[in-house]
Amino acid sequence: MHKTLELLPAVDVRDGQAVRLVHGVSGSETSYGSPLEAALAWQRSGAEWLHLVDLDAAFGTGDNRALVAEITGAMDIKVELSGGIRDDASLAAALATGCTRVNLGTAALETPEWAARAIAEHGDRIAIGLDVTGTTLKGRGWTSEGGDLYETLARLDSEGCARYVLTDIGRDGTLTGPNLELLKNVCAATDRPVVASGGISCLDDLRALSELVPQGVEGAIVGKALYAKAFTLEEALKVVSA
Ligand SMILES: O=C(O)c1ccccc1NCC(=O)[C@H](O)[C@H](O)COP(=O)(O)O
Repeated sequence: MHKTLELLPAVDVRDGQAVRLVHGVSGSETSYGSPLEAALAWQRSGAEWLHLVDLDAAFGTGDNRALVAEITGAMDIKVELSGGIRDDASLAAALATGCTRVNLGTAALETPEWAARAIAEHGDRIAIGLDVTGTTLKGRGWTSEGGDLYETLARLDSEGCARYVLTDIGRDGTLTGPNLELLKNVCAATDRPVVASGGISCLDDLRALSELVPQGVEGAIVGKALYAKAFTLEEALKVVSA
């Protein structure tokens, strides 16, 4: 069957509010009100996935764990949870929300044995977030350096990682378009599906990403473009299903 690009509208939560950051920098946020309302709006618009990020947990400035669990519980669609999932307790709490999968980021860089165990135990419910500047990985809410992208990818492949979520930090929240070259290079380096994140600005970006589906791009996370009303989710879903 012809595969189409999956769309994951994003709800990033900071201090109980839906926000978008620029380059993932703490303090650069624009607020968009209730995250539950935002998530329900994406669901009503036909989303099949929600990408839900606890930014406080990612930055180590607290957490929105109860709210994230409430939002996940209120969804009839698939939910991908991200942000600050770094140990047994945070992983158990995230999985217990009933989400479809979780993204591990920092943990895959700083505690690789723990991340490998999580992959072995939970398989497809674990994705690894590869957040990069150039080809250098970043952890801890994108503030610490975490090694070379391609070396880490090879290690995670060998550990059985099911999928990657790839973010070019330089594009994130900037509406400057996804980094297609980076996506192509990563897809060439792994046979696992890759979800593109960061920078999507227009429907043509989604058309360009759809062309990379045969190479391994499985989905696209869309944040700022939806909040800035560059296009509607309905329009986006129509483009990717064409
Ligand atoms: O996902 C994380 O864990 C994370 C940690 C620290 C800063 C940002 C983080 N995620 C941001 C996102 O997932 C965005 O929602 C996504 O990249 C959408 O970007 P854009 O379409 O450019 O707004």
